[in-house]
Amino acid sequence: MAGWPARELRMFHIQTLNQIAVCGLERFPRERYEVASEFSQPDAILLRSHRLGAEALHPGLKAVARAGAGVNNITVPAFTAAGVPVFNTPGANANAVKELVLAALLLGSRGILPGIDWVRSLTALDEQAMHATIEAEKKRFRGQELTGRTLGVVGLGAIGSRVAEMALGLGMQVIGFDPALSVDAAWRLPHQVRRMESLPALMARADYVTLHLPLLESTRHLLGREAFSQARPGMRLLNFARDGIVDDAAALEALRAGRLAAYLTDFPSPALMREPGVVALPHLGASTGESEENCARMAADQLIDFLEHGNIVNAVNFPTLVLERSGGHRLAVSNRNVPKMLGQLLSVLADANLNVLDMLNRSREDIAYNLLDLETAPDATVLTRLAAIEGVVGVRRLPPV
Ligand SMILES: NC(=O)C1=CN([C@@H]2O[C@H](COP(=O)(O)OP(=O)(O)OC[C@H]3O[C@@H](n4cnc5c(N)ncnc54)[C@H](O)[C@@H]3O)[C@@H](O)[C@H]2O)C=CC1
Ligand SMILES: O=C(O)CCC(=O)C(=O)O
Repeated sequence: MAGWPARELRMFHIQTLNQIAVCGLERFPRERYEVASEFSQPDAILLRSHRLGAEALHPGLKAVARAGAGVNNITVPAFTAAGVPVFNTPGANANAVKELVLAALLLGSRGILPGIDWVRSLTALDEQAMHATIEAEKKRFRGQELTGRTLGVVGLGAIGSRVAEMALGLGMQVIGFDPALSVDAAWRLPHQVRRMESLPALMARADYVTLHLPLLESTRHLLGREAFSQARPGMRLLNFARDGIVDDAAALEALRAGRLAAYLTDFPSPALMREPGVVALPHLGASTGESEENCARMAADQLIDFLEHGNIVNAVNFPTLVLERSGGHRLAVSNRNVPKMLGQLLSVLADANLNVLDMLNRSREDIAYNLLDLETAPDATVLTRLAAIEGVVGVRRLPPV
């Protein structure tokens, strides 16, 4: 590591902002990483549902990783503008959510919760009286079966596709709506799932609707008055995606009008939590040991690969880019996605007589990212000249291999 500036050889500091499963934290080799919740200027931040905004930015921050799927707790555009990738762990908690959706389908179909409450209230009865009362009264808790009913899945990504597969296994008909379905997600989808061309088409056909899409500005209140007016009377709605996707006021109206028979949600709100027909859980979708461990491991591995090699997999704001290390000295440069950037970068390297052994450049929306493997080490002047190019938002010299 001769010639490598001491400042850049120091340990990487990883700041955790939520409780992260230990098996994930143990992925960071102790000789190169320190992990703690107290760093003020970390190299990377690892979090779950903690709200993270631009105040976390500082010149040394290189990455943010969400051990989970949703990133609506993070002000992603602020990090993008500063050249900081925000990673998530798609699929790592999908099975946990799928299993809770199964529970919600059953809770929304059978008199399980009111039945349990009622049985608990029968304290004054002896065994014979209890038996007689139960047999006389159980009709109050009669439900319906899932087999043969239609489940509408909104969002057919990692969770939606698993939920669809599970519902098919229960003998349900499955229809789905996803206007931005990726090719990979389409491959994962069971062929029996009928794709709907619009949300109204899905609402009009489904007995149960389950939401598995991100909260974005475009999906805020997607399930509002208009969507409920298109629903089959007596529909059951499951929201294990995010608060904000469902307009709670509209859901309340739909419940009271009988259009919605039940609303099962992972996101309680004061307006809805005591309403008959509402089953609200405290954001338990991903709360299993297995899921927390999967997410923590995946987030840690992605951070390590980025911090040590500059590779990007599963960033929500940067392109995917992986370049095998072929020895040499690696630079990672992020820039605004505008013309003539690559030429300017290469020209600085050429002026410094630096031979490029290998390189890769990818862009995504407003940002572009480059990995450049050089035959000899770039010095601090080269880094300064690259950083000074108009449009460059980040320059990093990576640790040697
Ligand atoms: N309750 C919980 O604890 C958890 C909740 N989640 C939530 O579930 C969401 C989905 O998670 P994954 O399936 O892992 O993500 P994913 O990225 O694999 O799938 C999301 C799908 O939603 C689709 N989509 C985007 N906009 C849409 C729209 N307007 N209408 C229909 N579909 C649309 C996308 O094209 C994508 O296929 C997360 O964003 C998160 O908010 C995820 C994990 C745990
Ligand atoms: O970390 C958690 O428990 C929340 C999981 C979640 O909501 C997500 O992954 O989007």
